Amino acid sequence: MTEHKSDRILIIDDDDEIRYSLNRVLSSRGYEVEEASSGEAGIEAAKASIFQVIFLDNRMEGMSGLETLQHLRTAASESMVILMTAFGTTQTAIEAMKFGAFDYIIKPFDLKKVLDLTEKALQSFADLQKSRSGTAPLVNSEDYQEGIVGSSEPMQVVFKAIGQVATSNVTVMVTGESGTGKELVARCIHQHSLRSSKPFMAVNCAAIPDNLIESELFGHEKGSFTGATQQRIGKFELCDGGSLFLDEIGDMALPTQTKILRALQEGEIQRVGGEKTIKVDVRLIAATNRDLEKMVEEKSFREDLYYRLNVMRIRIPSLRDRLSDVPSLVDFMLQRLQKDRRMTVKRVSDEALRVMMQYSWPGNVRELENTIQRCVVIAQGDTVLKKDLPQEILEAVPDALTESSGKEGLKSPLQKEEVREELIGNQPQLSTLGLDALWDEVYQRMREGTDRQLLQAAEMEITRRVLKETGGNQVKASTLLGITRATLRKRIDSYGLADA
Ligand SMILES: Nc1ncnc2c1ncn2[C@@H]1O[C@H](COP(=O)(O)OP(=O)(O)OP(=O)(O)O)[C@@H](O)[C@H]1O
Repeated sequence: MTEHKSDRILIIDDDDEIRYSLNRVLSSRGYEVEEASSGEAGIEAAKASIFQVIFLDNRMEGMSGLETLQHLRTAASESMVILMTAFGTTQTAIEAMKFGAFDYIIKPFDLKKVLDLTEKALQSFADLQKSRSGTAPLVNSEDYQEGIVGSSEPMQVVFKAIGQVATSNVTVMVTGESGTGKELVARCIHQHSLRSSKPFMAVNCAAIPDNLIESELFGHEKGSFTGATQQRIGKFELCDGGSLFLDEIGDMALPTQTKILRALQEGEIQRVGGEKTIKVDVRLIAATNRDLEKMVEEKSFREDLYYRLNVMRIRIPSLRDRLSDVPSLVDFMLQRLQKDRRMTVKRVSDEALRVMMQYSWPGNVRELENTIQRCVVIAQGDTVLKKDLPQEILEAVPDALTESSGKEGLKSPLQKEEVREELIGNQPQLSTLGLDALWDEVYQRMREGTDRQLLQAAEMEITRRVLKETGGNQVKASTLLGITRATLRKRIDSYGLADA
């Protein structure tokens, strides 16, 4: 066992058990460990003596971990702080890195990870001592609503990188397949930067014809080319002090690349047809899903611009490489849709989610977003079922079309309730129509393994009875069924109930 006599570690956590167990593990490796049971006590301890590494709990009574972290950045600016969080939220990851944490670790701990991370932190501490060059900037904490979802490991790496680059001015290259969230990440970098009060603008270089892109970026003087009837201010000028996101930068023609390079190197531009040199201070965030290295080799992308843009690179993983993020993305999208418009769909059935987690999502998060939007329109009741998923997804996932799905959502009492809700809309008035008994009967038969068309048969029967009961009044019938009139009309058409 290696001895670490001179290495001192502080554990700040209000949970006695966590402190105890961490202390045991670390002490057994020869580290000198001290404990503090609150943020305040931790700050005092850190002021009193030097700790190379500080384990800091994020959620504590009184002063929170992030608050404590900010104080520690002045009280113990050299210590490597490892934030301990209950689960990896985007916010915590970004904020922790932004406030200068060394890293963070998600509870429950993997002990090997704790020890590896401690070693890494100690190494960084030693390196930093050798070349001390100032501390991370202090920025006031704000409760950001990131809008970026992902608790998978690859996304945590992305969030950390955002936190690391945000407050500097370096150019960032964001790479990833189409629809992975490159623009979202660029926005997030801007929001967390010191430029956040200034504009963020996005230009999709692939969507603008070559002859117009320069005017879009740098502006033009009146009369500089046919059609230039007015002077125009370009994005670089409009964005002065802020961040400019250049999407699909690989699609930019070589002459424009040269001008971008000048804007980056000299901080100045010229409007098309203009003589005057205009000073601009713009942070560039570029994105591409093309192989820029290959383009540099083929001389279709300037090598000097490539190096200038590629100071920091953030690679966003494809959705198929982080399928564990699908449930939280779906949940996030449903919540957002619910906020945006009145919508009855609240969840996706387990079986539908299982299919979604086996699909390869070639269009990444954008495709998932479109799928959810489409499903909520199609779904009846408050749950998106497997049958509501687009055919191409069902066909692409092995076994998704087999009839095991006949009992979709019927395996536990809770799911039974969901089916009941879907069928009779949780409308108390319906019980007066004797539909409870009908529903029980259907449920029983489905449990016995009769195929899923029964669900539709029951739906048809319920709709037919309600229409009969209301004398064909669609307003009353849809209210009773707890569905919209459009859904009712769809049912009437598909079940041929017009004369019911
Ligand atoms: N992690 C995420 N959490 C929530 N929404 C996301 C996430 N990633 C992407 N999205 C959503 O998916 C859509 C596509 O994202 P975005 O436009 O940022 O992708 P992109 O990589 O820039 O695409 P393209 O390369 O086609 O321009 C957007 O509506 C965005 O809000």
